[in-house]
Parts: sequence; structure tokens; C-alpha cells
Amino acid sequence: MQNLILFTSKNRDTLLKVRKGESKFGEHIQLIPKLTNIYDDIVNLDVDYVIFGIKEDIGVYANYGNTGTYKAWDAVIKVLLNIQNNSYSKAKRVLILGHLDYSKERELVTLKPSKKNITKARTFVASIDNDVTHVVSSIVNAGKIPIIIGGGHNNAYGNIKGTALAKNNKINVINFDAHTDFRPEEGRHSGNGFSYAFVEGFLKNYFVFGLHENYTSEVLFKTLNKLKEVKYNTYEAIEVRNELDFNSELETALTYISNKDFGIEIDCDAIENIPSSAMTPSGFRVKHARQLVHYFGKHKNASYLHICEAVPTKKTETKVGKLITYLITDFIRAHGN
Ligand SMILES: N=CN[C@@H](CCC(=O)O)C(=O)O
Repeated sequence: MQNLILFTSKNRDTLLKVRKGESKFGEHIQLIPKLTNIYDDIVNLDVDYVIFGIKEDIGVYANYGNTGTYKAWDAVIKVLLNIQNNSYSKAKRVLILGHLDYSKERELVTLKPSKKNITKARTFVASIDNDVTHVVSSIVNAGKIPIIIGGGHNNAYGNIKGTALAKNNKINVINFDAHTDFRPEEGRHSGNGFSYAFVEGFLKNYFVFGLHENYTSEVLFKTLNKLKEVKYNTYEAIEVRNELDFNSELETALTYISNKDFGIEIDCDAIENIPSSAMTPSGFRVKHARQLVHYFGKHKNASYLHICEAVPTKKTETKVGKLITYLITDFIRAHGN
């Protein structure tokens, strides 16, 4: 697994800000000292959650989007390690695995998105898919729950495939997102992770929560309406026209996906004013995202959490790191109880 960089005790100690009389999350997490193969390294560890990052934005570039999603992991890990460890946190149940690294390959995203470069990027996304599938399936096979941070939403494909392979069954997904990411299979990118997972038979029931009506084409709406496995609601129906109630929609979506193992996908572009690849001035509040993660996370069939598409800058990295950390800890608290 050449792209997997382990998170070491040295990394932790560099980021940890210890305070006398306090106990920080990072002081209690578990780490793997040496990588042999992920499954063997973690199967006997007494942890429930395995957190890893994906430092890539090649999938976003391959979808002609705004790059920078590779920066989310670094923003999150510095915040996560330094939250308080108390009776609400479960740091001992958490293994920080490390991150998938594509620093060399992502030189491509600095180039003009010519047809040739886009084709190259789409081909490379398929190899990122293989890495993500391998890491996720190893974690799920070992009986743990992956929490995947970052990268573009292309990584939903590897999360779904990896979980489905480990469970030996198709899985369902709830996607909190302004977009369906159900674009045509034209080569892999951040806009078609779910359509590829669906046509390849890894995804069964798919619920998109809070789609933006301005960013979904008529052709795509027609495709979605024809598929009995796909259901959605729109942000406008819930928050603008008040035709649907947020809490009732949570219930509708859970009923639709919870009959088998399911993944929770959170695209930060669904949340208002959060720096992301498709940042929006109009979207759900952070509170809504946290409530949704709590609501789905507490179900026994919740099999993974993926938070993606955030694009932190130097100025916004603490805000993004804190947001994603809140979502991670909401999930862990909900699922553990
Ligand atoms: N993962 C994001 N997918 C969106 C991107 C939209 C955008 O970049 O503006 C999509 O393909 O529609």
C-alpha cells in the first residue's frame, strides 16, 4: 500500500498541545507502529473506529471543479487531537491510521484542464479508487468502522465498493449534498462516484438529502425519477418553501436506507458558507449537518462516515478543522450509545 502514510507517535507529539490538568483526545488515541497489512495490523486492536484522510483533489480537477480538497486532512487532525478527552469522548476507541498521499500525482491539477489532462486525471482517479477500496474493505473486514476525511466526492465510490466487498452485499447510502454526483460514467471524477457504484452493483438504495434545484439538470432529474432505488429531497423544498420538514425527512430517509448496512456521506458544500469545492452562500446550517450525522450515526447499520469536499485555506483551516471534528465526534458519540 505505497500511498498510505501511517500517522506516527512523532506526528502526534508535534501536533498535540498538552495542558496541565487537562487530558486531550490525542493523548488517548491508538496508532499502528508499523504497517504490514492493514487487516492484520488492526483486527486484534481494541478499537471501534479507524480514521484516515485522503489528501487528493484530482477527482475534483477531473470534474472541472475548484481544487484544494487535499488540504482537509491536515486541517482536521490538528484540531481533533487537541479537543478535550472527557466522559463524552471515546478517544481510546479510535485508531488514527494515517492518510493516502498523492502529492506527486497532484502536480497534474496545476495544469490547464485540457482534454488530455482531464483524461489523464480521470484515469488516475480510478487508481485512487483502488486504494480507497482496499483501505475501507480492510477496515470493515476487521470489524471496525472507517471514518474517512477529505478528498473529493469521487472517494464515495471506494467507500461504497470497499464496504460492499467486505460485507459481501450491496449497501445503501445517505448523501447530505447539494449535488447528486450521479453524472454519467464518462471516466471517474468527483461528480459520478454514486452512479459508478450503482451501475457496478455496489450501491442499492441511494438517498440524496438536500439537493439544490439550481445545480441539478433536467436530464439528471429525469434519470433519478426513473430509478426506484434513488430517492431525494431538495434544499428548497425543506428550507425555502417549507413543503417538507427537516426532521420528518430524516425519518423518511432512514426508513429508506436502514434495512441493510449503509454509509453516511457528508459533502461540505451542503453547508452554508463552508469553504468547499462548490461553496454556497445558501445551504443548511452546521447544526443541521450535526443533527443528521447524529441521527443516522446512532443506527446499528451505519457502516462508515465520509466527510469530503472541504477546501480549507490558511485563514479558514481552523474553522474547517473544527467543523469536521464536530461531525466526527457526533458520529462516535451517537454510534457508541
Ligand atoms: N462533488 C461535486 N460534484 C458537483 C460539482 C459541482 C461544481 O463543481 O460546481 C457536480 O458534479 O455537480
